[in-house]
Amino acid sequence: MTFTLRWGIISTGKIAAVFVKDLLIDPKTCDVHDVVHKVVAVGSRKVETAQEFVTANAGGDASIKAYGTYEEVYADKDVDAVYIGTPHTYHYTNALDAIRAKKHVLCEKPVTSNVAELRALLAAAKENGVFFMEALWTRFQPLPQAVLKLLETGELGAPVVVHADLSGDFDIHNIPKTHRILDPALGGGALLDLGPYPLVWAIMTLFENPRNELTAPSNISGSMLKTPLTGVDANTSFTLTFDKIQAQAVLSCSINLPAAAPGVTIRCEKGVIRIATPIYCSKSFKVEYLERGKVVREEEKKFDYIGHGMHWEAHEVARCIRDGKSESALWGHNKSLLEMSVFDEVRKQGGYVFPKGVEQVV
Ligand SMILES: NC(=O)C1=CN([C@@H]2O[C@H](COP(=O)(O)OP(=O)(O)OC[C@H]3O[C@@H](n4cnc5c(N)ncnc54)[C@H](OP(=O)(O)O)[C@@H]3O)[C@@H](O)[C@H]2O)C=CC1
Ligand SMILES: O=C1OC[C@@H](O)[C@H](O)[C@H]1O
Repeated sequence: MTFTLRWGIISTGKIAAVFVKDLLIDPKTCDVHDVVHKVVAVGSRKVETAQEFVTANAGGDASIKAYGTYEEVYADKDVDAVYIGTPHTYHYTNALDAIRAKKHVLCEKPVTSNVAELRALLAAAKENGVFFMEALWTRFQPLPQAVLKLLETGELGAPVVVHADLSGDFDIHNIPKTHRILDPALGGGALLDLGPYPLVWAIMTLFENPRNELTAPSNISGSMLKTPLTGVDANTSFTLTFDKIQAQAVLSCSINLPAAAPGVTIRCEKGVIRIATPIYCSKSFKVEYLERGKVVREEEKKFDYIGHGMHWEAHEVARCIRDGKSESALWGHNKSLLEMSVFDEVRKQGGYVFPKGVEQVV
């Protein structure tokens, strides 16, 4: 039996368009036969924008309802799950509204502005009996699964240091200060927008390492370089120390530089894995096998699929909802909580305070 998940889409921005296009790809192209997706409603702050979005991204499918408010999507009885693609600082309110309407929720990264907001959302999701997941799409793609499998074999020994960077040149001197990447009221800056990706690699390889037994990092250390343009962090570096497994992650993100290459380097006792950019949906990695510090063998693995790569997370959402789960085993609430706690701590050390009124729960 194939399970159909009926989606309502909140907002019509860049990533919502990518997500919808991925939803509409026939899952069979990725050898997925147990779930399919249907977009039934799109909500925007303007009905014309919602209609234009359906025309541009869903071939003008007349069965998709275009709404001029988000509330109409939450209230639509045909919608099972809501995808939230608004700027970071709106995630909490949008997700809470959807949850209170008893809709399952997939919410873009970073899931909230701070960990207190996330805790409140998780309590609401529990109270209303709905599934909730942060859209950390990288966790569900084939390449990270293969890297984790390789680490599990033990062939490379234990991971000791993980370096990961995600940067992007947003041309910050020439974009409006109200752009979401620069505006502190929208949670602008490198950490919240790009930081989830170096962090997800640290979480996958170290936090999830079976020997770590899901132990939180023993130390989090962060430093921020803020742009005088608006005061948000243009460059942030942060390290996580995992005492229990004697390993560290050295992470960075910037909004005024291209991404570092390779994007992720996983340095293990007996080898090194280098993940090609972009680290959020990488398509290849190289492995060097070492003996007494010397490279004795090298190999490269390549991956390909139709679509941008967001369909893997959508399949996970569909399966979890079909099976009556409240969270995903791969990117569960504990990992989003860890992520937001790390970001809170790095912002604290970096002196990045959101303008008054941005954080709905503190
Ligand atoms: N997973 C991924 O790869 C990516 C995830 N993201 C995440 O998705 C979110 C959105 O990013 P992106 O799509 O680039 O952003 P955009 O600015 O392109 O889109 C955001 C949309 O949110 C709605 N919106 C509601 N309130 C506001 C407001 N006050 N200001 C601006 N827009 C508002 C608008 O839709 P409408 O007018 O229809 O209401 C707008 O189009 C971010 O949290 C980001 O971190 C972003 C890029 C990639
Ligand atoms: O999630 C993201 O990944 C790609 C980036 O360009 C984007 O700004 C970010 O939100």
